[in-house]
Amino acid sequence: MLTVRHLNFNYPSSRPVLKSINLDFRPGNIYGLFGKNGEGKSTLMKIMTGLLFPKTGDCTLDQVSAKKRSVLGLQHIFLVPEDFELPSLSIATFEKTQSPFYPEFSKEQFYTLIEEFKLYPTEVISKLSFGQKKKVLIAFGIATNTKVLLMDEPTNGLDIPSKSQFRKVMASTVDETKCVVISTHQVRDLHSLINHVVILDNARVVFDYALGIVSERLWFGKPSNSDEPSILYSESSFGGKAILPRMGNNETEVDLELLFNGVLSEPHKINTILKNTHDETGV
Ligand SMILES: Nc1ncnc2c1ncn2[C@@H]1O[C@H](COP(=O)(O)OP(=O)(O)OP(=O)(O)O)[C@@H](O)[C@H]1O
Repeated sequence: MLTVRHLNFNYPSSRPVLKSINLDFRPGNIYGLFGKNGEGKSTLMKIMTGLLFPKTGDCTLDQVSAKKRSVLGLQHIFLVPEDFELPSLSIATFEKTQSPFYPEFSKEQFYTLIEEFKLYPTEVISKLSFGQKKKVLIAFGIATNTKVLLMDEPTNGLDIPSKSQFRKVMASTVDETKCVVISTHQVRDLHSLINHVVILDNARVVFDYALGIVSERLWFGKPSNSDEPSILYSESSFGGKAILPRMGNNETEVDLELLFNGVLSEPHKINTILKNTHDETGV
């Protein structure tokens, strides 16, 4: 569906931000896009939506290049950016003026979400708080029903009840025809939603696996003394928790924070274990 091939990018007179990026985003999945500050997550999302142009390589959605910025491509992808400016219009006028661009837009879904987020169609967007504006944009993004929905730090600015509301709403929106890519540092907020992890580091993709493969092949927990030799990564700040090859052990829940730190610290060790499964299963 959404494909990134041989993508290289840098801002004018800056170091390379993205190097040789190859990724495939498939329908029916919610991808978590992770990386330290400044690793290029927002930049990648902007390239996917044609807001920035790669130096070389391309991003295509169902064979339509993002570089073309054609209606044919853009009407099927929506980005909820981290920072945004919204016009000084009422929520209802915003919906009326923006929605015709998206052929699958559901008015009913939009207003149901607006109500769930405790907002009113007559409210003027510029007078809302940052978190409330974000809710308008999230509701609009979901209601576009585009094939690809990109969200950059969607839970930033949301209060605690709204974060769980967001998880609930997202879980019920994704179906087999759509894919969602969420870039976030708030791993705990979105842990239960994500089913595939992509990690960027030093301008490259250093990890790209479905969580199903991760939990099949890796074990997360407190190791016993006899486990010591096989530890792939451990951290005292996680109460001595470690990542080990799963072997015959029971399946454990993937600790995304530990996985992220483990991949940045021991990318080769962790990828080698996962790559073997990948090759064996042909996934
Ligand atoms: N308009 C710009 N001009 C020049 N450099 C930029 C511009 N926008 C971003 N950068 C640089 O590009 C790099 C990647 O930025 P980007 O915002 O994509 O990172 P990020 O992974 O989304 O970061 P964060 O997690 O902090 O949001 C950073 O080094 C940043 O300083």
